[in-house]
Amino acid sequence: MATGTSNVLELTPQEAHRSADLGIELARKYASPEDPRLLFDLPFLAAMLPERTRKFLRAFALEEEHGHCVLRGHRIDTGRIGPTPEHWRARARPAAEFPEEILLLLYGAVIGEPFGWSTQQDGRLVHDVFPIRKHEHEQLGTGSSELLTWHTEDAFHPYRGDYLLLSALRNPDDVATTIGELDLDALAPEHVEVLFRKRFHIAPDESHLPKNNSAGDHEESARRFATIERLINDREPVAVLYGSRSGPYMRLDPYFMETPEDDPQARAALEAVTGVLDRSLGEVALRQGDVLCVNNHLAVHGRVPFRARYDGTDRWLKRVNVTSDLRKSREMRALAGSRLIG
Ligand SMILES: NC(=[NH2+])NCCC[C@H](N)C(=O)O
Ligand SMILES: O=C(O)CCC(=O)C(=O)O
Ligand SMILES: [Fe+2]
Repeated sequence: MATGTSNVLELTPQEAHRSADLGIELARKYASPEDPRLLFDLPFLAAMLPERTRKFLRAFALEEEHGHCVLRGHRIDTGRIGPTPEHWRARARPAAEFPEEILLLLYGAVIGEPFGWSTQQDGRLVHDVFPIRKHEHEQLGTGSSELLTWHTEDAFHPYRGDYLLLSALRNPDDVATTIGELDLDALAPEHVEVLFRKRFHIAPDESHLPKNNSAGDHEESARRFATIERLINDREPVAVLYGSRSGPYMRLDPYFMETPEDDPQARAALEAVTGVLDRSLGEVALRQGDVLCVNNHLAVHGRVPFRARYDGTDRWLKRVNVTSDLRKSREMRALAGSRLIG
């Protein structure tokens, strides 16, 4: 991808067919998205993706010219995937949409390593994002009636993903995902200076709380959530901007952020960067068959409010977190080969 290249790749009908067939073929050979054989084989299997797809994703990851990109035109077999479920819990697995989940994992393997959280959706590697009735008013991907305020995915966590993949299985009302990227020139230098310092607190969002996961083994789940609780209680202040001074990375989720009472500069800087991102915020309404890839350092994202249907025709996305480096989270993974943090 040379400089100035578009961040949208429209699959040709042939590419779309090949990708869909690959997903279906692989879904027969593996047991689930967490099948250790599948995870081992991912990079070899990803080599079977259309060449343009692989090159587009790899350029997106390596060149960092864009904060997000979209691969458009995947074939979704609406009949096969069936109605949008009411909840991710207690569904038969592998699910009917296992081929689409595999495709998303393959994309993850082109740009890094897919991983999950033991504290999110019961440790699944591919998350469901559809409206859940009980979450209607919550600040969760599974909410609906409230604006999902923009955020860095899992901003509170030192081992948050480098990329976020979202695949639209359906989106009949064109409900938009919001995306914001930083215009550094719009920030005063003194604010930039403060934002590069560790003077900000970010609390875990609710998606990691026990109430939003199944009650499993008591001791085991207590241990896992204790880690999250530690992150709430012994909060280490963090920097909002990091990396290059001329093109910084960002880490923020203002809804869950605080600045120390005795640090008005930090508060002013956070307000300034929040305002700059608010003004930059754009909308991307994923169409059925779109896959969105967000660079979790360069872009923040959220979702506009919408009215859920709860009749099996609701908006339905699949979500995968991707890291460039599994090793950095080793202290929080049970085994070297485990892809679950927490
Ligand atoms: N500002 C926010 N609402 N942050 C939380 C984002 C939602 C969270 N990532 C989820 O999985 O549901
Ligand atoms: O629904 C969307 O478009 C985005 C959801 C999201 O940000 C999330 O689940 O973390
Ligand atoms: Fe998100």
